[in-house]
Amino acid sequence: MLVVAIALVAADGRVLLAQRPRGSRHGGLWEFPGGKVESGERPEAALVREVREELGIEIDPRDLAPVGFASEAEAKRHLLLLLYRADRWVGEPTALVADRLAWVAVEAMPALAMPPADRPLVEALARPLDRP
Ligand SMILES: Nc1nc2c([nH]c(=O)n2[C@@H]2O[C@H](COP(=O)(O)OP(=O)(O)OP(=O)(O)O)[C@@H](O)[C@H]2O)c(=O)[nH]1
Repeated sequence: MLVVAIALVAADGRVLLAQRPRGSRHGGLWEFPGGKVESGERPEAALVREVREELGIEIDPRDLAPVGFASEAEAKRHLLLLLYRADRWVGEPTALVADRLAWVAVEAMPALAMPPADRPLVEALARPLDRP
């Protein structure tokens, strides 16, 4: 299963996380907005579609930069999760699907309940910020 996700980075460095609806798989956990890539779909096009559906914002695919990926064995399938980042978008993110949205400092993410695949991605996201 190929999943794409986005770290929307605000001017103050905080990143948008979405809380998965309770009752769904991983319900209540905080994750990067995104979703499954459909058959024959370009990953970047899937991400543009997902943020439109889930957040009501528009992103230019040229503003997507790769951060890293996670490869995680799940019970019945294997998850390959590609994380991109973007500093520019059009519109105000709205919780159209998620229970809640929150702008979170990367340093605060390790304390949040997130899916296991997200842990290495949070580290990858923090890495460039560590540099002086
Ligand atoms: N968008 C997103 N999905 C993630 C992240 N981490 C992670 O493990 N996932 C998993 O990747 C899949 C995302 O696909 P989706 O959001 O379209 O899944 P879904 O609601 O249809 O649920 P389903 O997998 O039970 O069909 C989910 O299984 C989700 O738990 C993340 O940071 N962002």
